[in-house]
Amino acid sequence: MSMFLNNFFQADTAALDPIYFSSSNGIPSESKLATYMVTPQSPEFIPQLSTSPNFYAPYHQQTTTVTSTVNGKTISPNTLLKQTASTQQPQQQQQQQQQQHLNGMKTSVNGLTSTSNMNIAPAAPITPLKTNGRSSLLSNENSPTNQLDPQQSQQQQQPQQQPQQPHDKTPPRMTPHNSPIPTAIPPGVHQENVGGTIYFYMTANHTSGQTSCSVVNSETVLNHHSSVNVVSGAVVTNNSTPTSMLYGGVGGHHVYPGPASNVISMQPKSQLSSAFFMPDDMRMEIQARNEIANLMLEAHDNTNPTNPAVMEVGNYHSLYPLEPQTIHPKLPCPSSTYKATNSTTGIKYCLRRLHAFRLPSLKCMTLVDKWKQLQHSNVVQLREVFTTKAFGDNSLILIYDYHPGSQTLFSKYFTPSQDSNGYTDPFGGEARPFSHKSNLQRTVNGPLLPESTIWAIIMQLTAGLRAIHQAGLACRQLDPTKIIVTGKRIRFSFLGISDLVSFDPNHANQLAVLHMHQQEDLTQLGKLVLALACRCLQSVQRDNFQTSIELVSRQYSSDLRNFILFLFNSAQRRSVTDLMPMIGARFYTQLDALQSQCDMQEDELAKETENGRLYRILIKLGCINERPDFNLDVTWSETGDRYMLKLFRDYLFHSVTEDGRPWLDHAHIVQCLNKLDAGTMEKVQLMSRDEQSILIVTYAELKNCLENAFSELVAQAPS
Ligand SMILES: Nc1ncnc2c1ncn2[C@@H]1O[C@H](COP(=O)(O)OP(=O)(O)OP(=O)(O)O)[C@@H](O)[C@H]1O
Repeated sequence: MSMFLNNFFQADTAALDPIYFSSSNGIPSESKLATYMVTPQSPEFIPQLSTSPNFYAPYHQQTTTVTSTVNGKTISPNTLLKQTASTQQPQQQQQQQQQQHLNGMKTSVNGLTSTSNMNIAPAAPITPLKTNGRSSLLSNENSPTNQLDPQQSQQQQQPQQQPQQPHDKTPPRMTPHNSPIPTAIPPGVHQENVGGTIYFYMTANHTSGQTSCSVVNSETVLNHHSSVNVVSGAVVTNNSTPTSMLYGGVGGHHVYPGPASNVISMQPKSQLSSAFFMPDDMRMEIQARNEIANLMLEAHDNTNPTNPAVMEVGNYHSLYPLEPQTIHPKLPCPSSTYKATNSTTGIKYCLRRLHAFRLPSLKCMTLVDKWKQLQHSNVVQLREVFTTKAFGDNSLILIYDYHPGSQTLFSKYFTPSQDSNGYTDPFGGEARPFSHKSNLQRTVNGPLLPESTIWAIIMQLTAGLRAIHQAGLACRQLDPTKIIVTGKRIRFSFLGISDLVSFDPNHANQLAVLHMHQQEDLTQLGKLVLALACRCLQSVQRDNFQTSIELVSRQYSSDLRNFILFLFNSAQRRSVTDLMPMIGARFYTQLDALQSQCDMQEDELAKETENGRLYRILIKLGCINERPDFNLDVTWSETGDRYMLKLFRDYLFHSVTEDGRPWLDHAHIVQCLNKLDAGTMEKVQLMSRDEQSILIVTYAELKNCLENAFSELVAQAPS
């Protein structure tokens, strides 16, 4: 993570580097969207030496290795710069071969005009790294101080020309550890503080007629990109000439900035992986739900038309039973529940079948329409109702939203846990084990629930019930087998079924019936809360009622007791809105918990957004790299623009340490992919596998290659 941050900061400081300043024509001096093929005979690839001893040491060693491999002798960078044309002659052939590889690239510049380039724009700092056992060079950002002060730079270079220790095994670094914060304003840069926000402007003689500034809150970044840059609402003046894109500026938009301070305390112990991925428990929960949602029956018997795995029910297929067939006491017919997939959209739904059931009257379809329109986070939405003969009878099918991994309130709180075999754990609950209080707090279904849990359920149930009643409907089946729990969410499920099975078209006053049902809902809610508080369904029976209320008085607050008593008082007319004041300030606690959860999930989403974006780039690279042939061209993925991508892929994934061990650094991969995606003007040095050539390319050029090559594939792909 610290590496990640270091790199990130250094990317910002690089923004002050004159290497990125435009030349007078508005194009970065070393880019002009050209690809520089630099062979050992064209020594322009030699970068300005870094001033960091740690940084320099391996670089120098590595540079020497590269040059000596080719020329058979050790040549200092200066010597290499002075190489004459005569030394280039014998190697022309090699160069031509390489040129064939690069066939199709936009420009290959050998013997580039480079003395001046070197002065104006010292190549990006380079640390050595090997690719596939061969040496390669990694580009990095120089510290601004180094590059902006030539004198200082020269002085600091002196010690670097000391001979390299032969056994120096300094591990390769992605970036030099320079100070991440620029300590001096570069010459030619004007600084202005407006209301606490610092703006940097290029003065006339440095901008060559261009002005550009950007401000990234407290982090100030000189930015010379023409079209983007609004960070945190900061004022940005863009200039019209495209110059360079800086990682700190443009690329910075793409980088997950780390967790927000308000969510750090909510996250589990921070691990390195948490910088890139969601917490384990969250991932496992999502994966478990996905796994459940993807469950399929094996279609052993394809010929059996009633085999749910192969049958089609209306527009739904791949039925998967969610429970064994049951006969619900309140329903006049057996019913079964399946997960089913919509044939048109592929979306999964919960399919409820009422066996051999005929609609009493088509008038009840008005109620169905009302239910279909009811949308609430504590209600499982009804989507569709139809009849079918697919099961060999006249079944009524109700299609609801599917919430994978749900269980009913009944199975969660009112059944002995499977492993307990009826034995109640004396250590369960809040009281001291085996104490008198503990005995009182235990039930056959587990320990009594904490009061906060009961209120959390109450708030969700009352929220759903309020929506139902306000829609002019009544729940009519407020029992724990018809309420589902998904994670912490409570939802009313299978709504509307009672309306259909007990619909009486001849009833004169439907409104009075509705009011009666709504009152009944409130009584049922009281019973459910009492049962939850006692963790026992029998507690609501008339004979047990008094004992149950006493238990509630002993174990819970008077608020909860009064809430239950209010709902049981059927003598008075009650309304669901009366319940809100009884919940009181607990509502705020619940709201706070929910909002905190949202904050955390949003932060995880921010991470995953970046992962998704990087994944898409990897897909593009993967489709291009090593492609056996394209348009009958077997060398397609090895030539032209694609050759650069191949070398970039090596640089990205196959780097090795000096002693040949794989160098695996997640931050390196993420950072490089981000730069590629942003198309920054930072340079990267790629080495051919035969170590004979080095390409200096900008990420912008690589991005261009990637887009072009991928577009070629897309153009030829069947639509
Ligand atoms: N919308 C839904 N999405 C996902 N699962 C659901 C949904 N509705 C119900 N379930 C699950 O389906 C299973 C079966 O529900 P169902 O109500 O049929 O069970 P039941 O207790 O056997 O009731 P009944 O006696 O009425 O059949 C339960 O585990 C429940 O959690």
